Amino acid sequence: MRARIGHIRFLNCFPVLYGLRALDALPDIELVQGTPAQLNRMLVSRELDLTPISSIQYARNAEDLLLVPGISISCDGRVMSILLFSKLPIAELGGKRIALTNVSATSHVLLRILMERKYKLEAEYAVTEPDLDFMLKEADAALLIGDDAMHSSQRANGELFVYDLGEEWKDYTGEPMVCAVWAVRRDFAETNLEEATFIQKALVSSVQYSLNRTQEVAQAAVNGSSFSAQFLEEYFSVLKFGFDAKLKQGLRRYYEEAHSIGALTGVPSLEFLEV
Ligand SMILES: C=C(O[C@@H]1C=C(C(=O)O)C=C[C@H]1O)C(=O)O
Repeated sequence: MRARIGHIRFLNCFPVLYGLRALDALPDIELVQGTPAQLNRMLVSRELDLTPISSIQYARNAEDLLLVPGISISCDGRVMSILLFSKLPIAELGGKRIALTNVSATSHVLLRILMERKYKLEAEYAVTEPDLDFMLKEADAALLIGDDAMHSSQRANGELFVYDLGEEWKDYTGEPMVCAVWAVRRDFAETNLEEATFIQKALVSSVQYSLNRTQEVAQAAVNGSSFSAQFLEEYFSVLKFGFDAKLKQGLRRYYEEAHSIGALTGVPSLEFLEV
């Protein structure tokens, strides 16, 4: 069977795509591009077999999924693209309205963890289109991720309080944050182990290829984006694309915190595709 593979339509996944193309590592495979929220839904509804998804989505469906080893989208401190834009200092957001981008899942829970556990605040949350001006018409703060967050941060300069949730998480827990994981459906992996293993190796070697030449990759990513090569190179070096023991520990901590605020019914064990 030919795997149906997803791809996040954000700059954070550009290094994966760049490497795949340069190495022709998955010949003849067309990637299904989408936002994290779209890919989250498509993997669970069996429209995809293997795709990057929000890390919280693995926890919610761990009985049907396996993690793909060696690859994630993570940060250890600053992430640059998971940002809370607020009219007030975060410590004054108790009881206020916060708009959440509808393309995300991990960051919704991350923000609630920080609000409830770090700042001891309850707020009112509403999921909306990721448009900063629209969001701030109705709300006191807005959570954006990915390219939307980076575009808005270039504009919001000085007018709003801007919080980087990778930094906030590191400050609260001391841990890195795993924002997205690649997951494969267990039923697909059982019957197509060889293909799943081949894809895993292609993904990992493609990321490695790009990390060995971040300047070149940033230059290529400038095309069609409104960011400078320098900004993108910084972004690609802030993001962590591996999945080592420290990141696994950070992910477990995130799931425990999510469970403690009632965003997960249990803490799943991290089960990986065996390659
Ligand atoms: C760092 C990021 O990682 C991601 C955040 C996700 C989420 O919040 O659900 C999902 C996939 C990744 O795109 C980002 O998008 O800015």
